[in-house]
Amino acid sequence: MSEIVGPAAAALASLCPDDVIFLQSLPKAELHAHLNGYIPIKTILELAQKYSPSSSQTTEVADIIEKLKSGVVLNDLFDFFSLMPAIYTLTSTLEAVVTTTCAVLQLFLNPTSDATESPQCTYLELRTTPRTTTHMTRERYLTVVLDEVEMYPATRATLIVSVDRCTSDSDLEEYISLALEMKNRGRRVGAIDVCGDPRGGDMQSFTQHLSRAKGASLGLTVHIAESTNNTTEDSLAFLSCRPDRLGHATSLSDELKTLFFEDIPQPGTECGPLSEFGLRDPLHPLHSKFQDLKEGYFLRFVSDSTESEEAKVQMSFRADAEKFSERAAIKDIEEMIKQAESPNNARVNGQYKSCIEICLSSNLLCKTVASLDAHHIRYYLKNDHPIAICTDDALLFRMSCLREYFLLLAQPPLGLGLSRDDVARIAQMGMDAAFLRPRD
Ligand SMILES: CNc1ncnc2c1ncn2[C@@H]1O[C@H](COP(=O)(O)O)[C@@H](O)[C@H]1O
Repeated sequence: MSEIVGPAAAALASLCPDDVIFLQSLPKAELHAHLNGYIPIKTILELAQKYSPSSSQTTEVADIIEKLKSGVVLNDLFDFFSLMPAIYTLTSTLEAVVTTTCAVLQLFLNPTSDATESPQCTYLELRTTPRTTTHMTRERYLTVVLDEVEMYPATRATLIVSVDRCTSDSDLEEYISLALEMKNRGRRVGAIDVCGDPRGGDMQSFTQHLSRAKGASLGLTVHIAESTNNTTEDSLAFLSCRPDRLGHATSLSDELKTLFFEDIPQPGTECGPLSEFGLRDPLHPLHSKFQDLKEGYFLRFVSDSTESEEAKVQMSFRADAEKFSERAAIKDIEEMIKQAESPNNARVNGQYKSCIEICLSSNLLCKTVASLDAHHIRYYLKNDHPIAICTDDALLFRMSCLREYFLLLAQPPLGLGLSRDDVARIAQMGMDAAFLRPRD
């Protein structure tokens, strides 16, 4: 296995050999792995040697390969996306797709060649976007990837079809039709994923297509709130489709977590209308959202007012501003709840427990989370919400399933300091959240 770097290296150094043996022995599921983010560097170098580039692409590809060899340092999540085009340049033929898929599957599912380490994981859900190039159609791409996946038994590997957030309406329709067609032909397609740069696309327009996929019994997982660039509307659009799993959910607001995942009394039921629902109470789960909105409306009321500066400090003016801002804030929250509670939306009997795909190292290295201590995994553990520990893009983050588990067991600040029982329970949650895996 490659040299161990990043947060897991320090975590490993703090563990005893017995801990490592314990972690190795746990059945683990890898549910969030992007094919082209996982190609072993050795395979990339082999592809680069065979590659006969046009001169305009040579420098770019050579630069990226240098970065990959020496270990990429990302300033933020968006640095990550700039690396993908070079990788795609190297994997634009069917032959390269077969080579890379085979290498990635082996990396996860085979024991190391010297047999010193057991397979990284028991079960893998590999995800990829069927690409069309001058050498292949999307259907050919998907077929050859599935051929490789299906070399392993169904208890070990499944494919997820990823679609990028920037995909056009007609392409999205094509991806979903293709995935369904393959599934109906008995091919091992488990689900649809939505991924890509969080700044791109309009997810409202995706919902009808995603609901079609779900309605036709494909699983659904989405990269949701991966960065602070994702808005509440963006997350609500996804949540309205009731994804089975949520990728990252890094910046999912406390309000949405409360609305979707926690048991709170419904407006208009036990507690009466929302205005008397206790939003002024600091203990109310939506209190801080209410306060923020109110403050914003108050400032806007004051700055928009044509009254003189003298009048603006009068009690009667302040009282009007207060009343206006409170009403406006309540209206916004009512709207939020209405969306969350619409028949099309996610709550099931007051609870929606969609498994969260947690990518600890990816979040730390892409700097979407400041530290393990601040990681949202703590919220989900505290609330007994299902999670799966995943790796995301190991080529860049130099991670493996096992290394992510080091971070669970190591003591703070190097890790989360969880007990062995908790770590075993988390590993089982991952296995339970698989889309297609038949029971052994
Ligand atoms: C850092 N975390 C991430 N967040 C969001 N989208 C990601 C991603 N890592 C990869 N992708 C997205 O997955 C697709 C790659 O599929 P392949 O394997 O090329 O088939 C691309 O759309 C890429 O942007």
